[in-house]
Parts: sequence; C-alpha cells; structure tokens
Amino acid sequence: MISPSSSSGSEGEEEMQMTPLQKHVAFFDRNNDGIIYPSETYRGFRAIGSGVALSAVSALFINGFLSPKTSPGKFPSPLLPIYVKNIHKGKHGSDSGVYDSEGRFVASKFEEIFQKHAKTNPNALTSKELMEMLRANRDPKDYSGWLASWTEWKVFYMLCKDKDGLLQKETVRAVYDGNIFLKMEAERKSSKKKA
Ligand code: HEM
Ligand SMILES: [Ca+2]
Repeated sequence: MISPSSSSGSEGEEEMQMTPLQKHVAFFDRNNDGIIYPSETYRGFRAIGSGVALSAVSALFINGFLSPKTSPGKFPSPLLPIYVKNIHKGKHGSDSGVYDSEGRFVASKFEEIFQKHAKTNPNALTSKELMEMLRANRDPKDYSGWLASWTEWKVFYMLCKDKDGLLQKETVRAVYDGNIFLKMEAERKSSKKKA
C-alpha cells in the first residue's frame, strides 16, 4: 500500500521505502495493515512498558488528533483510524524541524538540537536543557503545537532517560526512525523472561 509501484513487493522492500516518520509510527501498526486503530496505539504503548493509564490516554488523544488529519475521506471516522501513509499530514508546529514536511529526516536539524542545547554534555540533554529546547522551538501563539511538542518530548524523556537523567543523543536518533520502540519492546520481553 505504501509502495504501489513495487510489483514483487516483499515486506522488507516496503519498509525500505517508508519515510522515517512512517517508521516512527509503524511500530504502533501492530498488524501491519497501514492503519493504526486506538487499540493498536494502546497495545504499542503497553509493549514498550507504559502503564494502563498513560497508554489509554495516549491512544485516545493521539488517535483523536491524528485520525482526522491523516484520513483520506472528507468525513472523519468515529473508529479513529490513523493512516500511516499520510502521517506527514499529522505534523504540528513548534516542533524541532527534524522531520521535514514529507516526514524525512533532516540531519542538520538533528545536529542543531545538540549544538544549541546540549551544554552540560555534548552528546546528551538534561531535563533543563530539554525544556530550553522546547521553549526555543515555540512558534508564537501556536498553543496546540506547544502542547503537542511538550507532550511528545516529556513522555519521551520519562520513558527513555538514562540512570543519570540524561537523554542521550543516540536515543534521540533512534526515536526518529522508530528503532527505539523495537529496542524497548525487546528489552521488556527479555526482562519479563528473567523475572
Ligand atoms: C511513547 C511513544 C512516543 C514517543 C515517546 C514519541 C516521541 C516523539 C518525538 C520526540 C517526536 C519529535 C518531535 C520533534 O521533532 O520536535 C515525535 C514526532 C512525531 N510523532 Fe511521536 N512519539 C510516540 C508515539 C507516537 C505515535 C503513537 C504516533 C502516531 C501514531 C506519533 C506520531 C508522531 C508524529 C506525527 C510526529 C511528527 C511531529 C512533527 O514533527 O511535527 N508518535 N514523536
Ligand atoms: Ca493496523
């Protein structure tokens, strides 16, 4: 579906053609059909170790916000599907600009985060530096964008900071291609086995 031009189309090939933003959300498309229902967002959050409350609230808000923006038809569906192929339409203001308008990864913008804000440690952000970045990214009066960015980055920080309270550069890199979610799921599975 994502690559209508590929005729032989194995799943691997399709994945190669996804934009980084599509990969960021594809983790939550638990059955890989190109659509993310709220139940899938919920299960994705649970799979990376979030609790019932955060997972349920996130599913409701993320699907409520992104379903109308990414749906192909004129009328939004009450089932709140998110269409992976249109996920770039879900971009909001006051973001870092690391994803461009098509959902591609802009390396210079990624480097800029650390050049500008990683003052204590060149390869990581403290909680205070993260807040400074969020403030610097704010477009004037873009209140919904402020809230969206704040939520994304705060949840990210909460789930992925290291033992010293730092958000490592490689961790931030991995959120942009979605690999962080695969890693968290794998770690959670292996720690469950040990317990
Ligand atoms: C624990 C789960 C998640 C975390 C920690 C997370 C974190 C992030 C972060 C840090 C960004 C970068 C924002 C920026 O560059 O300023 C981002 C962007 C984005 N995320 Fe997520 N995300 C999560 C789940 C999801 C889900 C489930 C969806 C939708 C199905 C989603 C859709 C998006 C979109 C559309 C953007 C682009 C926003 C923009 O650039 O304007 N994310 N996310
Ligand atoms: Ca699905």
